[in-house]
Amino acid sequence: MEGDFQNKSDAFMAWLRQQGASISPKIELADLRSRGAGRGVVATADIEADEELFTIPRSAVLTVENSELLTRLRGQAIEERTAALPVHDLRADFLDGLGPWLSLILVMMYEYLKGPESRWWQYFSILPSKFDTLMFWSSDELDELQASAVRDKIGKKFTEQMFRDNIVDMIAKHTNVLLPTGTSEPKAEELIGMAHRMGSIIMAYGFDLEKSDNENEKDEEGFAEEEEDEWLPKGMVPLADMLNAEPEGNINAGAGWNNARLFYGESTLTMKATKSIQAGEEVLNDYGPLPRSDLLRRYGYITSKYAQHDVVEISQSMIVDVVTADHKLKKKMVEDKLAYMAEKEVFEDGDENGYDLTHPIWKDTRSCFSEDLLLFITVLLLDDGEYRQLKRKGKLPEVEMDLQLDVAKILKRLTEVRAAQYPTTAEEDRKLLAEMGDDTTSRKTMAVQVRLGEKAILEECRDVLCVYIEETSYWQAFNLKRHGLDEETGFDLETEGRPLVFKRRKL
Ligand SMILES: C[S@@+](CC[C@H](N)C(=O)[O-])C[C@H]1O[C@@H](n2cnc3c(N)ncnc32)[C@H](O)[C@@H]1O
Repeated sequence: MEGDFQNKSDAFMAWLRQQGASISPKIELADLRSRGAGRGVVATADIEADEELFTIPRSAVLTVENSELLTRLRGQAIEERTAALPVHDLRADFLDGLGPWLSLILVMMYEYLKGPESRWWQYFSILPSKFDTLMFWSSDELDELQASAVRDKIGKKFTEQMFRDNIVDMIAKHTNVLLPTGTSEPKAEELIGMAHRMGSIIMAYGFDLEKSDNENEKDEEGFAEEEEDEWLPKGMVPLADMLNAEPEGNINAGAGWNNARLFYGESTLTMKATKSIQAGEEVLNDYGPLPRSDLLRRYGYITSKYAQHDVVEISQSMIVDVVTADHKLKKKMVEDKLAYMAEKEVFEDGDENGYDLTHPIWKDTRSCFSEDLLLFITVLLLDDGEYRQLKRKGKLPEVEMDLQLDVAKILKRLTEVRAAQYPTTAEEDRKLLAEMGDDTTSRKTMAVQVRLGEKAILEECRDVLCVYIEETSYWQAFNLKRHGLDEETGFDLETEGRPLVFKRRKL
């Protein structure tokens, strides 16, 4: 078993060199299973920042463009034309109809079914067939995530239906082209299983294949203008995908922990060190600033370094319920405001929308809440007259830099209502984790860490809001008194007339 693991790594590295890759003698593909990290790339000698670690020709990348399947589809279109059959452009169905993710899944299934005949066979032998990503968790295991919004993002049923409607259906119609010659057609369920495997591999190992760094258009600040990731062609880049990852640091967390990045050349892709790396250190990529819930969903692992990027989602319907109850809003007015906000593209109409709360940065209350969330609450809180006036002018209210007191109170209430959706408290989870020890790869431990991360954000947001509400209320009352205004109404005490200094909504 042990030898098998190493033999596969060695055969893969030898195969990659045959494909024209050049690999620095200062790195090796290492066995990191003892720390639950599978294979990984480790430095065998000191490496300087900007040093090239390996270069892979674009032709060795497993993509739709490089696949034999695309050549077969081209041939198919020609055959149909010469046989004077009605021209059915299967290639167009395949490329445009399926999109980058499904078309690569189909190509990988084709190459996999070719077995040792496939150019990428040695590569497949080191790619996983078992996953810890949420798609493969049982419902009991998923229950440990409690009220985390990530559960709604797994989409197992939806994905399965998509595989059925596209991949299985297409293979059934065009078996002779879409399966390698001589393959007996697998059953639908086998095809679905295979599609899940390839889809999961792409999600955790695939790259969005950007154009060469020189070709990428630059915006005014000199950053490359990225195409929508969803529509970038996807590809499997051997060895680049053997790098494990840690995130960059942030203002709270300090320096980053990754040290390498893939650069896109015209005919090659090059992994370079972004920092100096010492002999024995792991070479780590950056999968992006993902919250641990998403890391678990896409990659099936988490590390505490990602905690800085955790989020907790508050749904629009929860916000509407809380504001309606606290401010006794009329249903009709709420519906009118929601329709107006959808029209003004404050949010996308249709799907249930949610807003992410994040860790406060340096205890700054405002830093936990997005401008979209604050605007949403501000519009709901507008009194009828103010709202009608803005609507008539086709405008939206300004979201002020300082949180409005009434918005802060709603936010505090939301943190409480959201926390109550989790059946255990943060304190109970902390105790549980201490009892469970540090097997960081157990699904239950990972789930408890994810849900605790979300509860910790709710606690922190609530704490900064409490302080903010107390201080702001004090200063508002103080200022009102100083100007001789009634604390409750903001009206001039002497004249009982219009407010002199503050135009206040009732808090
Ligand atoms: C792109 S692959 C990296 C190669 C992988 N370790 C392997 O053996 O095939 C991504 C997968 O590696 C694992 N991984 C990545 N970074 C990790 C880390 N910092 N700690 C533990 N596992 C990690 C996760 O299982 C993830 O889905």
